[in-house]
Amino acid sequence: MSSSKGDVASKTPLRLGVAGLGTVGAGLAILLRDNADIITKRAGRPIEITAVAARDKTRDRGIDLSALTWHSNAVDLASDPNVDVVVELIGGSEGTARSLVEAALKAGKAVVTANKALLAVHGDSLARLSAANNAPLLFEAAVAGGIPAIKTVREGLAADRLLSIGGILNGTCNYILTAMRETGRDFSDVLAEAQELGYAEADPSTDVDGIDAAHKLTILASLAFGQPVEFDSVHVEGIRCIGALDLTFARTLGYRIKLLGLARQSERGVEARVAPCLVPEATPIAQVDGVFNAVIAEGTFVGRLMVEGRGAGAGPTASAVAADIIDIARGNTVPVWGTDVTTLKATQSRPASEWHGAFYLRLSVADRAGVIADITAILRDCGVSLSSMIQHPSAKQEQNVPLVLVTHPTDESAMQAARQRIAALDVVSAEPVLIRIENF
Ligand SMILES: NC(=O)C1=CN([C@@H]2O[C@H](COP(=O)(O)OP(=O)(O)OC[C@H]3O[C@@H](n4cnc5c(N)ncnc54)[C@H](O)[C@@H]3O)[C@@H](O)[C@H]2O)C=CC1
Ligand SMILES: N[C@@H](CC=O)C(=O)O
Ligand code: NA
Repeated sequence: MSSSKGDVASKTPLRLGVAGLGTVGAGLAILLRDNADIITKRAGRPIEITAVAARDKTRDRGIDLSALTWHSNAVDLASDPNVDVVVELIGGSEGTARSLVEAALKAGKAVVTANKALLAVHGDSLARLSAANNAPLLFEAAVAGGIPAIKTVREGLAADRLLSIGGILNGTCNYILTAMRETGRDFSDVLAEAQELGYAEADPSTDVDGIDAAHKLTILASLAFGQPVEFDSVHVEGIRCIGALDLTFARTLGYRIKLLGLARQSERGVEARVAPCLVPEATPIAQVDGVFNAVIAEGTFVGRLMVEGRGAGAGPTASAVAADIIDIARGNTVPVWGTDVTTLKATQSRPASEWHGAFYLRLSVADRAGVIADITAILRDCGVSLSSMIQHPSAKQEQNVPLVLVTHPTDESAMQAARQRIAALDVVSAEPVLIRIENF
């Protein structure tokens, strides 16, 4: 006989200890309250927060949590006898977040976290700790916020051999690039708005310098290729170099600019890279705007697939955290990287300099005779073939004009050599902006 709603509601609750009551922590408390009926039904028992650790007890979080047990040291949640599951929502790869997660796993408690930095940097040792103590470690919210990205790769694609994984992995950067393109607003102005909306990390340079996307790519690649990928092996570029001019030129050329994370596997190892890219305007990934993320995977049997949704913010992220908690209540857990830890071995990484593709190069050059000849001579010497060129005298700044070159597919090493020699010309007045073109 199936249980009625009344039966499950009277079962022993699964008790949570939540560390960090910021955007995601407060969002989780509100979601657990507002959706308590469906969550209880789906989890088969009530889920309730019994203890918390946060810095400010008096802050208005949109929900009254004053009656709960408050720990001044978050690590104490790991030994609190009234806590079954530790939920870590502080952030950062070191300090309290790491100590708490390690202490909870050692105590045999299940852990749910949204912390991509922690998983990207210490994923291997945490997987071993989780296995040794038979304590599940779930982290759906760590990649692409509300998109079930981890589940898609680890469970949905468990049977396939994945060749590549990646996508738009940072909501803050996508929000900034979209707003700059649509409204012409300033970078710093839009970043402040993303911070207010709760999208950005505590230190937003983690977002705009590509590090957060690299954390997420490391996690996705580790899941996709079944072994932990070294975070330090990921090539990382952020979006600070992208100016309003690039967004305009990209549009003229039929592209949009997106911060992409991409990891590919070959016999020679895994190549993982985060960088702004031009993507053709008509492709699905070019249409993913604002705070939305998209994860793209390609497997030998499944082919290519893309999942899209909100990548940041209280609601979407809390939804992913709560889904992990329901999985724990259901007893539905899997090893951290989807395979037994005894099968894990270090991944060989391939340098990003082996990339091959087309490039966009924006220069600021003196408006005088012979400049283009000097530049094209360097490209010829480096074996880089030009596909098109745009010069915009109307965008003239003092004595300089922007000049955009688009190349045919070429080796990254050849393009980087050309860029360096062009940058050294005295007619080139600012650091060239070099953006890869990805054809999805
Ligand atoms: N905000 C978002 O959209 C998303 C965030 N995440 C991740 O979720 C985690 C939390 O992020 P947010 O809620 O946005 O950050 P937040 O900065 O809004 O909240 C973190 C909270 O932890 C508190 N805290 C710091 N040190 C503490 C300590 N030692 N003990 C107790 N509390 C402490 C802070 O006072 C703050 O209220 C991070 O790992 C972040 O990367 C993941 C996906 C999306
Ligand atoms: N700062 C992150 C939050 C979610 O992971 C982002 O902007 O994507
Ligand atoms: Na997710």
